[in-house]
Amino acid sequence: MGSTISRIAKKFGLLPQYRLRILMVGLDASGKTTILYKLKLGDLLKTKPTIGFNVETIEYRNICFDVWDIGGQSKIRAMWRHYFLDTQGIIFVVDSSDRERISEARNALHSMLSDNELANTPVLVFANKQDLSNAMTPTEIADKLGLHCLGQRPWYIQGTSAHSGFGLYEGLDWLSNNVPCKAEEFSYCSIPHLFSHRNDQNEFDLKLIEMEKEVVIT
Ligand SMILES: Nc1nc2c(ncn2[C@@H]2O[C@H](COP(=O)(O)OP(=O)(O)OP(=O)(O)O)[C@@H](O)[C@H]2O)c(=O)[nH]1
Ligand SMILES: [Mg+2]
Repeated sequence: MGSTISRIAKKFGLLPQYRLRILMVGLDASGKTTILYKLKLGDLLKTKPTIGFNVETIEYRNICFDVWDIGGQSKIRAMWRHYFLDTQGIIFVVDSSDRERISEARNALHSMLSDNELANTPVLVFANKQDLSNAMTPTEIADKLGLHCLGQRPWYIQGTSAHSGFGLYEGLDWLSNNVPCKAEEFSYCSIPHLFSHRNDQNEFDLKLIEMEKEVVIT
């Protein structure tokens, strides 16, 4: 039965789809919200400091990334841990031009990663604002953040510019290859949004069974 559904899904160009819960954090003004809406809308938005969070689903390849963008001001950082539960991947955003605050960024990163809830959670660092002439390189930032001390935890640093979009999808590619997907996060998805939620699985299976009656598979 399962393989028949797979064959019908394939015939109709339906892809297996996964959902991932991604937490995006970093110091204030590093560019998190700009990144979120560049990925979501393809546009550059005028942002205000985030007091609280923004959340958007970004569909890329066969994955729905539920991205939680949490404000980075120092008073809000104490709240980050309220979002750790069930987080499958972290995007840590750094302003590559801000040499004065790179050690503050390092402390924020290591303090967050010391939480048991995030043990072994893969970390993608966006070395953002690479379009600025005084930007540090990703290699320099990796050293200054102490990424080489992260042990077995999967990590990767990607140079990005939220303004141009440079590097953002390369980062999502890395996440999609390094965040383990669990069986229950798998569902068939035909038209984006229509069947992408786990609760719609039964409805979608029923539709596939109806299609199975009508279709002769070659
Ligand atoms: N030059 C340049 N500026 C950027 C880039 N990304 C973001 N910015 C600018 O940086 C400023 C802060 O961006 P936000 O996206 O609001 O930063 P944030 O990390 O969400 O900040 P908080 O919500 O306070 O945590 C804005 O003026 C953005 O236009 C980038 O890649 N290059
Ligand atoms: Mg913001």
